[in-house]
Amino acid sequence: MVPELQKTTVRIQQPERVMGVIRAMKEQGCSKLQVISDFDMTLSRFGCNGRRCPTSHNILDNSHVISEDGKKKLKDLLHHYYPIEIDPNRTLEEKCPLMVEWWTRAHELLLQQKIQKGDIAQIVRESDVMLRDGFNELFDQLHKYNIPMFIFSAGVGDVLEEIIRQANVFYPNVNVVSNYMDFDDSGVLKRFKSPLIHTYNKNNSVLQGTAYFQQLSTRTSIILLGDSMGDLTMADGVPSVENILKIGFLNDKHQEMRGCGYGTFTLSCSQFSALLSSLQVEEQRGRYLDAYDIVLESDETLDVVNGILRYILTET
Ligand SMILES: Nc1ccn([C@@H]2O[C@H](COP(=O)(O)O)[C@@H](O)[C@H]2O)c(=O)n1
Repeated sequence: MVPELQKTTVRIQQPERVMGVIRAMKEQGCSKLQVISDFDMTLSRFGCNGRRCPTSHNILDNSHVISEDGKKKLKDLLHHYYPIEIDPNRTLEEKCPLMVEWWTRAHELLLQQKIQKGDIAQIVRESDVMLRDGFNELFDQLHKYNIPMFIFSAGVGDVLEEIIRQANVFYPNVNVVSNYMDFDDSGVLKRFKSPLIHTYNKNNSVLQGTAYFQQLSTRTSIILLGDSMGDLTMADGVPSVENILKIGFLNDKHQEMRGCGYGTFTLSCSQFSALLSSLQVEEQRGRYLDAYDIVLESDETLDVVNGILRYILTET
């Protein structure tokens, strides 16, 4: 049915259910379908040739427009808050205020750097960001069949839009909700627009009455793409969901223990051993398998998503 599901990177806890959902999506047809996706490390690559690829925030943090002092402070924030973001032993109630604190402090540091709107394109061009292999097919197919693609990101909207623009896939069926910059009349960053979106509030609470989803109320089949537990609530605002297929990228089964390297970022020894003892590889895989219908382990491609779409969209 979908040969890509035989890839060694694919893990499925309930194969019958998954096949049933994919079959139902095909029966419903492309007029009922929409895709809801995270951006950083889901549409963009996690790594390439053993090196971590940057998130949209990291692209700014590491760019030539940030002073050395600014870079150090942004990296210190990453060192402090990233282990909290991924800590399986903390509750959402504990994490949420700390995530707001991280994003707020990072955005304040970025504001001090007087970033120019006109710099964004060059910053993206000079970065190591890469979209996952197969991105062209994904965006082209969705465009061709006029299937809405909703990108819901806790990253930086201006940066991620520029990434997909430079990749020539920012089609009219693509809609983005993210953290957007606000520039003054001379094009200098003056603030970030609200609401602030962080890893754990990607849900109705920031979608302002979910006007976008209301327009799409007939799109009752959803393919959801994510890479974290926070991405699982991205479709919560969709009324009357009939079929939903959640595909999760478990980017690297050691990702949360192996230095969590954004560039040169490494955890301190105590943070590292705390994570090692608390987050075993199997436990991590188990959590993803419980949460996502299909888990893609260390797979830098969109092959499986494209294979499923090809099956759904092909007339038989
Ligand atoms: N200052 C920051 C804040 C966040 N991040 C990372 O960006 C990721 C964006 O979240 P998505 O769920 O939309 O992918 C998030 O996982 C943070 O680790 C950052 O790098 N710098």
